[in-house]
Amino acid sequence: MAVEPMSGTTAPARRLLVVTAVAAERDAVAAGLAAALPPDAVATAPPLPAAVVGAGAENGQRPAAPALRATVLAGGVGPAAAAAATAAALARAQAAGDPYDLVVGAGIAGGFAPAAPVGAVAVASAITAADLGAQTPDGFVPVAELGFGTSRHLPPPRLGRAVADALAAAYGPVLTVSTVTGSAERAAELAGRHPGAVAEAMEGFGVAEAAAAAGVPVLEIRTVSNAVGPRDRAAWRIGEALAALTAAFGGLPAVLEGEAHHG
Ligand SMILES: O=C(O)c1cccc(C(=O)CC[C@H]2O[C@@H](n3cnc4c(=O)[nH]cnc43)[C@H](O)[C@@H]2O)c1
Repeated sequence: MAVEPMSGTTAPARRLLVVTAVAAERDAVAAGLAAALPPDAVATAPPLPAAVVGAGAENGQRPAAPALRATVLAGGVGPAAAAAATAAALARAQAAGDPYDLVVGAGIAGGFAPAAPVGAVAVASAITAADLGAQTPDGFVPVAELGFGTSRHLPPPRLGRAVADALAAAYGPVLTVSTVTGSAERAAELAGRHPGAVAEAMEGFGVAEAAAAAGVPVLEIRTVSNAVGPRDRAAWRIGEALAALTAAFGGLPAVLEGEAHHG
């Protein structure tokens, strides 16, 4: 696998950190990776039974990317928890002399219509903090325009596009919010402010901030459990989104390996 690091050069990536919010997402991601990688190539935090994480090769499937090792971490809900968990995991691995070279934020999400319906996969072309800033009489001003830091991280474009293409995913900005959208008006406001946005979730920007601080490239891969819009808990399809997450991560190692051959 090769990724385009922030310097613009190409480097081999062999160690993958996937950060989800909750255990159900972590387990769905780990199941997908385990189906595509050799036994012992996938670890989870906190640990899962080996029977779950090592399932793929025992089922007779051919390992797609034997050089790749992945850790899947449930870091908590929201950008602050995600940033803290990601930073700690990156620092631990660095201190152990076995650093990660690609971070992926992952989980379920709200999808913007019509690009990302329920069950769809969304891959971020940009990871955007959509509610980090100031509300002024003239409207919302992002933190970057206020002169503080950034409100957007850009995944390596070639790798992000390749992952999106291989997973038949919607490709566009994925928004990070601290408050879940619950009205058509708010959905329209976000869509207007972020043209091409495909999904909304609560952790991506935190994961990306930690990855950027460590100098590690980042992707965000989401599967859609609900539409961004009026609050309707009955319409959530969490099981469908988790199944899609497993399928997406089952396909990811082959994409990363394919990129290596082009790197
Ligand atoms: O109570 C509600 O109306 C409600 C609506 C959507 C999501 C929530 C959550 O508490 C889920 C948080 C969890 O799931 C991700 N997620 C899933 N769908 C969305 C969404 O539409 N907007 C933002 N986040 C979403 C999120 O990343 C969290 O990990 C409650």
